Amino acid sequence: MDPAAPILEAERVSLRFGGVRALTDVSFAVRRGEVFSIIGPNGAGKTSMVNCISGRYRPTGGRIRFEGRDITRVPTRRRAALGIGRTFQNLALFGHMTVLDNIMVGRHHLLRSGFLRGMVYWLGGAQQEEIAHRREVEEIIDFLEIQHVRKAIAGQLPYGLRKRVELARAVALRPKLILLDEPMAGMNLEEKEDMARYILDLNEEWGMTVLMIEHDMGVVMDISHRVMVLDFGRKIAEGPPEAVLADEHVKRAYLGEADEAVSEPEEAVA
Ligand SMILES: Nc1ncnc2c1ncn2[C@@H]1O[C@H](COP(=O)(O)OP(=O)(O)OP(=O)(O)O)[C@@H](O)[C@H]1O
Repeated sequence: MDPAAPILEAERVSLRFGGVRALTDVSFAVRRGEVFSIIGPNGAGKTSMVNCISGRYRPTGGRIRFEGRDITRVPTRRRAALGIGRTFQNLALFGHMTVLDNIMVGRHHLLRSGFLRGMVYWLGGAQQEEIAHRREVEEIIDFLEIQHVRKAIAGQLPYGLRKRVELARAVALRPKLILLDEPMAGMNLEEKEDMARYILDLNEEWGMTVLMIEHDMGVVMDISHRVMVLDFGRKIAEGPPEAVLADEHVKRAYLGEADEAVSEPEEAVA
């Protein structure tokens, strides 16, 4: 495999929901080892793009390639097994389960032991596997500094910690590419700084390529190697963060959003 080849390529990806064009002919490539962010005003198509990559949505046009292989029609589960992990904009933890169990679920597909192997569990092999599996889960728990809540019920934790547990679950899959949908949303400054550090460590020390959607521009500027900007489902800019923010087209897209915010107050969230 050519190490310089992009890990992920989107080629003219389009997605429609009835009359709504969520994405129109979006092409980009993520290089192996980079932190690549997708930004853009609300409704620009960012989550739709990530959902097309994770397999949750099937594009109505275009192709997606992962490590050179066309995955456009590959089901979500297979994509996870190929090495694509994700977190969600709205937390998707099993609220009634412990932190530890949530992370174990993340590793489930990596366990070679199926049902039959489970029946002969005590004969040896699978037990060794389970021990190795647990060791790795503990490593992730240490890395994300959630030892103190490992036995806690996930749904009862404060929001910032739940976001960290969700990241742990995605990391447990040992993905080559991790998709993070607004990892900083709803966090205070200190929690954001911690999360930014975890993402950088995942990238630099654990070797994961990161594709992130994030609204916090400070974070995007700080930790992204490259940024792509979507507006009304189309790509309007791509490049290093400073160059993208200086782009007139991008400034207009964000100013338009600010104008709307002045004239249309945000709906109250229930
Ligand atoms: N499941 C769906 N059914 C119908 N329309 C959808 C669906 N998902 C997204 N859309 C529409 O597609 C467009 C892009 O939405 P998307 O959620 O991808 O934007 P976004 O950039 O992630 O927005 P935000 O920053 O607000 O999360 C919007 O017009 C949205 O209403």
